Amino acid sequence: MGFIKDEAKTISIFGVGLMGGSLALCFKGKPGLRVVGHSPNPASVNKYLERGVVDEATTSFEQAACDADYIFLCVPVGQLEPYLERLSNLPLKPGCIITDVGSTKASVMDYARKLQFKDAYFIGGHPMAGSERSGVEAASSYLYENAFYVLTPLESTPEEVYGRLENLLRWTKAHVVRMDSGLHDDIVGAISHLPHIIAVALVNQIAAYNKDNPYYERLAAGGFRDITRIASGDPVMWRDILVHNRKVLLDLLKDWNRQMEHFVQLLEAADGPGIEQEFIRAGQFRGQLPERRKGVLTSLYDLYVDVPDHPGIVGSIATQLGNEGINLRNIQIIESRADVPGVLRLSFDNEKDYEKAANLLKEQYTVHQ
Ligand SMILES: NC(=O)c1ccc[n+]([C@@H]2O[C@H](COP(=O)([O-])OP(=O)(O)OC[C@H]3O[C@@H](n4cnc5c(N)ncnc54)[C@H](O)[C@@H]3O)[C@@H](O)[C@H]2O)c1
Ligand SMILES: O=C(O)C(=O)C[C@]1(C(=O)O)C=C[C@@H](O)C=C1
Repeated sequence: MGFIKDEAKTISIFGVGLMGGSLALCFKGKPGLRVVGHSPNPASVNKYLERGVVDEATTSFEQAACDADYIFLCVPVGQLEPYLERLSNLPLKPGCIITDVGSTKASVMDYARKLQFKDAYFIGGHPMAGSERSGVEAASSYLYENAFYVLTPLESTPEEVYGRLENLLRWTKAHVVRMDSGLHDDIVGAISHLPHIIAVALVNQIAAYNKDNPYYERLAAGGFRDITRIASGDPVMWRDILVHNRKVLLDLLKDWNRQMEHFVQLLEAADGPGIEQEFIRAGQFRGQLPERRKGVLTSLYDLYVDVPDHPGIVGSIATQLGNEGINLRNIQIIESRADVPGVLRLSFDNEKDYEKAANLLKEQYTVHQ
């Protein structure tokens, strides 16, 4: 065992939640890698071990840090600076690469630039995969597959060091993209942070109406659920993200207000063609987005099936798929009310199973792909 420990490269993951746990699952059991999980909380350390996501786990910051060849900081964005500060005062292994998975990049890069690491290197990271779920319970070895994984090296990062991290990340099956941290925050602010603000504001607006009339909640169907799923994200994580990207978000919200003002004008003028144009433009852009990109937990290969509301239907579909050797990852009843056909969401791990299931179920049901 001592031999393996000496030869293996140690990856220490600080914060083994959705993102950290998923990284751990990608690296664990791979040749020459040993995965260590860190949490200040002994109960969390036990959980990481019980769930088998790491090889070892510890509450000792120093031990996890000083043993590591690679350090992944997978804690909320607000914790990154204190963690980096602490690391900068430790005798890390020479050549150690420190990276993070935080959803904002400019502030952490500015901070890292000012720190004096002794023969250790910081490279910012942000995998563009995730979900509204959190905790190690939600971790999956598939999370990053085919997702984009942004790296934001410092100007001073040697190419060999960048290449080593890029190489390690091949275990995630993500596509690594190199980007300037400011550009990252502009783009991710627009396609991730702004939508989360909009979803939360929308849910809270409707929740206020619902206090006086619970039919708002009862009638909320697919449209409301689709646009608001992300409003269930972890409040602390999102607090930190929004605060760290506030400058970008303030500009984006000004643009958003202009968009809303435009709709006010269209409605005041009862401008039907104008409204139609907005939907046409939006549909065109949305239509060109990559479909079913694997790696995002909630949109693996998902099929939607309209089913009659009668007992045993879920079991019967699962059996049908099983008989054909189709591997079903998850099955969820989205809508099911008396006398109304229900909708089942079936999730698959790969395109082959997804296509096979679609062809099979189309013979009997209405299937939406
Ligand atoms: N959830 C996503 O979709 C997503 C996607 C990409 C990047 N990220 C980023 O990944 C990071 C982790 O997010 P996650 O979704 O894995 O969250 P998570 O809640 O699942 O995991 C966070 C981990 O950090 C630990 N932690 C929480 N607060 C802490 C604190 N104050 N001090 C030390 N440890 C603390 C938790 O115990 C947990 O192990 C965040 O920086 C987030 O911005 C999240
Ligand atoms: O799919 C979701 O629920 C997410 O919130 C994932 C998502 C996103 O907005 O796309 C959220 C935060 C990240 O930093 C990266 C990905």
